[in-house]
Amino acid sequence: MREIDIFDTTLRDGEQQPGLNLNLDEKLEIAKQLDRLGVNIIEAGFPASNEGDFHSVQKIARAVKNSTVTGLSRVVKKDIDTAYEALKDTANPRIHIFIATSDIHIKHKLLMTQQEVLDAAVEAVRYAKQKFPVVQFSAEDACRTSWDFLTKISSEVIRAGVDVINLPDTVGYTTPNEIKAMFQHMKQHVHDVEKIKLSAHNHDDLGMAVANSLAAIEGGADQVECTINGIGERAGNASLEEIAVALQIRKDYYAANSTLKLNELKRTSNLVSKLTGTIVPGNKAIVGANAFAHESGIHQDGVLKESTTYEIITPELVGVEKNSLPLGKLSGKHAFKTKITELGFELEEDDLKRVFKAFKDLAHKKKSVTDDDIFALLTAEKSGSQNGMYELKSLQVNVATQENVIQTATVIVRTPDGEEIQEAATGKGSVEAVYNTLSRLIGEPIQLEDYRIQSVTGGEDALAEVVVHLTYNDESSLGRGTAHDVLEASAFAYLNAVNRIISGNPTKEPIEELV
Ligand SMILES: CC(=O)SCCNC(=O)CCNC(=O)[C@H](O)C(C)(C)COP(=O)(O)OP(=O)(O)OC[C@H]1O[C@@H](n2cnc3c(N)ncnc32)[C@H](O)[C@@H]1OP(=O)(O)O
Ligand SMILES: CC(C)C(=O)C(=O)O
Ligand SMILES: [Mg+2]
Repeated sequence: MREIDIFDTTLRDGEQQPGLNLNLDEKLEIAKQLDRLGVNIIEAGFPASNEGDFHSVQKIARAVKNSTVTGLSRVVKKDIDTAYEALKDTANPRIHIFIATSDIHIKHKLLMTQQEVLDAAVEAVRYAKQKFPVVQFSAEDACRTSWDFLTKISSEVIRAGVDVINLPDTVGYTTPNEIKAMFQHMKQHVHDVEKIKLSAHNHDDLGMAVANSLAAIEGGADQVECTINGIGERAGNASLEEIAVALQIRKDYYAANSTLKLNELKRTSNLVSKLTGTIVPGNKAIVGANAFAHESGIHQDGVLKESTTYEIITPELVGVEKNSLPLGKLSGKHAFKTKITELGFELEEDDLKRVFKAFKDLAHKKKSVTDDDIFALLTAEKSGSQNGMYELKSLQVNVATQENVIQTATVIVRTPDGEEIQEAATGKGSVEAVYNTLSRLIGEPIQLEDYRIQSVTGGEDALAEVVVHLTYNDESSLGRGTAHDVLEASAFAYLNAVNRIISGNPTKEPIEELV
């Protein structure tokens, strides 16, 4: 099994993400976490680029215990000297020197010739080697560089003493087959290539950064450069967590692995997301909120029976506590039953069917059904609002917003005799209109003593829970109703209280205990 070095560049290339700006303390916090994660190399910044980078690289170099710390440098003596000042206090310093090698960059950006680029690279490596035990050279835009020139410059910098050669896909242009072939070519044709390590550094412009990194490993790369959550310039860099977990899960295929503590991945991702203000999409592999969530019934059933049916990665492997089976409109009875058992309820088969139907109705109206929603449905079921002698069949309310305009409610209920009756009444407010109509339908004086409402969960699609206290036939009771709609919940609560009295089972707890 080959051991692949993980070179993290979250603090250098990651920080090149437009709009991203980490302060010194934040960089230090991330560096310590990267050290804990066990990355082999931390690229802490570009010391010559500005004073802030110099100080943060220096501080990180002094603080980090296990990882190698490196800093970026152009093929310029001043850059190399500055990098040395920043890195000299770390146990195992490395300098990372780069210059572009593609014709496009040489001609249009550097305004140099190939020979000048070659000479500058060799001279810089030679100079750096006098100061640093490990020198890495990057041929920027390697994947758009002719293989002949890439082979030539690589052989020359090896002769000058380089230890690691990085072949970046700077603009995210290459494909897995191409990059694999490029690494194989370099392994075969670069002089003394066996004395050094080859590295891959891929960008995600065409969404292939991770696939290209893995293909480079297949082609012979010994090191991959990547960032946490894939942050970085433009579309970002290859995502560290995706590469590391792909190697672990498919080590049978790659015959290679990293030495990272994978169970630190989730924490590292959270920290970088928080400190950089870059939100991780829910569907992001490994660290997205949905990476271990199963919502559709067939998947939930499979996972409940045997998690490997739909999970190739255990959540614990990457530091996620456990998988989740969120309930939604596509969920099935197996997962629903598991959830209600978790919530401490036991239901007979008939009751289960009825509550499951109520849950499905709710799930079609609400984006996500939370544990609190399920609890509310179950406690509504227990409180008998659906089993009562009066049952709400339909409710329609005309609401007007102008002052002095009364509201009208039209209600159909099924009576204890099984008859469906309809009535309409008005009120100063819509709840009062509903209650006046219900009172007429039931046909007895009913006194509303108290009315409370709260939302079960947050958000605009939250369930409403209404608790009422009313007196009917000289008996008083509390009643509770839960529904997506406030007026429907109000009607349920009212009928629930009446039903409790009719069935000789009034509830007299203080209303606060029910709210
Ligand atoms: C692929 C990558 O990610 S490379 C790293 C990119 N990161 C950054 O650029 C962030 C930090 N950069 C900076 O702070 C600044 O660009 C600095 C301090 C490095 C340079 O700033 P300035 O002197 O103002 O130059 P500016 O950025 O406008 O232009 C870059 C210059 O460096 C030259 N250059 C580019 N790469 C290299 C290199 N590897 N070695 C030597 N010179 C280089 C360019 O040709 C240009 O030279 P010119 O001024 O003679 O035309
Ligand atoms: C400096 C180099 C390694 C780089 O970031 C790139 O080419 O993308
Ligand atoms: Mg880059």
